[in-house]
Amino acid sequence: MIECCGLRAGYGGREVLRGIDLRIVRGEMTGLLGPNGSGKTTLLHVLSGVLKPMAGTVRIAGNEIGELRPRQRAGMVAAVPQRAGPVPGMTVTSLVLLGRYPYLSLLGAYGPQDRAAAQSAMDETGMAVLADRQTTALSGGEFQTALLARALCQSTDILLLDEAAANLDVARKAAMYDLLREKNAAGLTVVSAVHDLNLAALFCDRLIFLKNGRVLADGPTRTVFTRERVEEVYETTFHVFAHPVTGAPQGVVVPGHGGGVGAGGGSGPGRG
Ligand SMILES: Nc1ncnc2c1ncn2[C@@H]1O[C@H](COP(=O)(O)OP(=O)(O)OP(=O)(O)O)[C@@H](O)[C@H]1O
Repeated sequence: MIECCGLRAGYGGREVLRGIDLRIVRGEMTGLLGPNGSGKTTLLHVLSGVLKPMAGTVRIAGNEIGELRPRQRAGMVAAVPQRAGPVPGMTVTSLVLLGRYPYLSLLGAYGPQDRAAAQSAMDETGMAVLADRQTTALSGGEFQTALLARALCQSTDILLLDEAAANLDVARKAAMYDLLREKNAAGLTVVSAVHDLNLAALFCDRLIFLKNGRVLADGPTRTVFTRERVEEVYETTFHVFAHPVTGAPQGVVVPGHGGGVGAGGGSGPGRG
């Protein structure tokens, strides 16, 4: 479904991703983890077609990503970005309807099917009560949820999320991931960049740890989430234990052993 081979990508000639080989099969729910600056967003940008690789290949459902037209790509991959601003004059409904872009006719008018998809996405995400609210008048968490509704409204087989739950309270985070799991069980392939290790371990079957623009570990959650591994990734001391209800690995940092702010696995010059 998603295949990267020898993927190198970056900005202005500076390489951030330094040779990524990945294969994500249909229906997987994958957490993308790693320190600040390790390349998670950059990888998602490449997978959504926003950023062109410097080298290597990226295939989506067997198609070389660079050969897909933007509308074709948008019909296959939806993304919830880490950074997006509310647009003045745009209601939640009009934001969510933007997800229908790949299906619009040349006239660009929304039809009943588009409106039904938007309504369904707003219902599922709990945004229906805010349907007529201006996006500029939403809280941070509400706006993030509206972006998820837009992505679901896009009706794609692949969903990429970049810290989509970062502004949500703990209960809404779990609710968002419950919904993603439901969608995943129905066939949606989900790749979610997330800083919350424990959230990722609770909801994702597979974890990919990036560090310095490379894959440091990749595998089933219960296999790769070990104390040694997370300490290596984040360069700080962890206590790892089993979730008392689900048995999923969970980790908490042990205070006083950090590497200092800005000392993560970034891919800046001189690192890696
Ligand atoms: N538009 C850009 N132009 C130049 N450099 C960039 C740009 N966006 C990101 N970078 C750099 O690329 C590197 C990887 O950034 P990226 O956003 O992919 O990391 P990340 O793992 O998503 O980080 P975070 O966890 O902080 O969101 C960083 O060194 C960052 O400074």
